[in-house]
Amino acid sequence: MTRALLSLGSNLGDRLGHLRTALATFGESVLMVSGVYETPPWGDVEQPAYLNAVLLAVDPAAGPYDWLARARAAEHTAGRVRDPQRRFGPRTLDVDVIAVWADDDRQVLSDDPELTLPHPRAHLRAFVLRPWIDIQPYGQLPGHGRLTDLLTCGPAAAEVAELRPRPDLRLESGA
Ligand SMILES: Nc1ncnc2c1ncn2[C@@H]1O[C@H](COP(=O)(O)OP(=O)(O)OP(=O)(O)O)[C@@H](O)[C@H]1O
Ligand SMILES: Nc1nc2c(c(=O)[nH]1)N=C(CO)CN2
Repeated sequence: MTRALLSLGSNLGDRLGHLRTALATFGESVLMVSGVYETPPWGDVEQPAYLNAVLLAVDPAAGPYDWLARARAAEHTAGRVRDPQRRFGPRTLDVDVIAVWADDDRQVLSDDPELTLPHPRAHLRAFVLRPWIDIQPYGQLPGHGRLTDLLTCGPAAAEVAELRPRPDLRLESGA
C-alpha cells in the first residue's frame, strides 16, 4: 500500500501547533500539504471553531493499518484525551484516514469498524473536501464521485462558504 489522504483537525489549545505535530509525525512520507482552514464545528456538539487541513502521504512499506497507527501516534503526541461518551467532541488533534491507494492506484475499501475506507463521513464534511481539492483537483471519493461535484452539489456544498481560508497559518512554515 502506498498513499494515504489524511485529515487533520484541532479545536483545543495550540491548534496550529497540533496540526504541525501531525505533519512531523508523518515526516518524510508527506508528499503534499493543503492550506489551513478555520471551520465552524460540524455535528451537534457545541464547541470552539476548528483548524483543518489535509495531507497526502506516501510510503511503499505502509499498509492501511500503519496509516491508522501513525494517526493515533500523532493524536497521542498532541495530548488527545479520548472521551468515549462524547462523539464528535472537542479535541487537541484528530487525524482521520480518509482514503488509501494501493500500488496499482486503486483505492482500498474496508468495512472494518476499526478502519473503514474510505472514511464513512468524508463526503458529508466540507472541512475535509475543501482542503483535499486544494491538493488533488481531480480527486474522487469512491462511492461518492468527484470532489468538484461533492463540493458544488453534494451534502456538504452548503457548508463550503462557512470555511475561512487562513493563508496566514501555514503548516510547513516554522514561523
Ligand atoms: N478511516 C478511519 N480513520 C480514522 N479512524 C477510523 C476510521 N475508520 C474507523 N475508525 C475508527 O473510529 C473510531 C473513533 O475514532 P475517533 O475518536 O477519531 O472518532 P471521531 O473523530 O469522534 O469521529 P470521526 O471519525 O467521524 O471524525 C476509532 O476507534 C477508529 O479506529
Ligand atoms: N469543523 C470541524 N468539525 C468537526 C471536526 C473537525 O475536524 N472540523 N471533527 C470532529 C470530530 O469528529 C467533529 N466536528
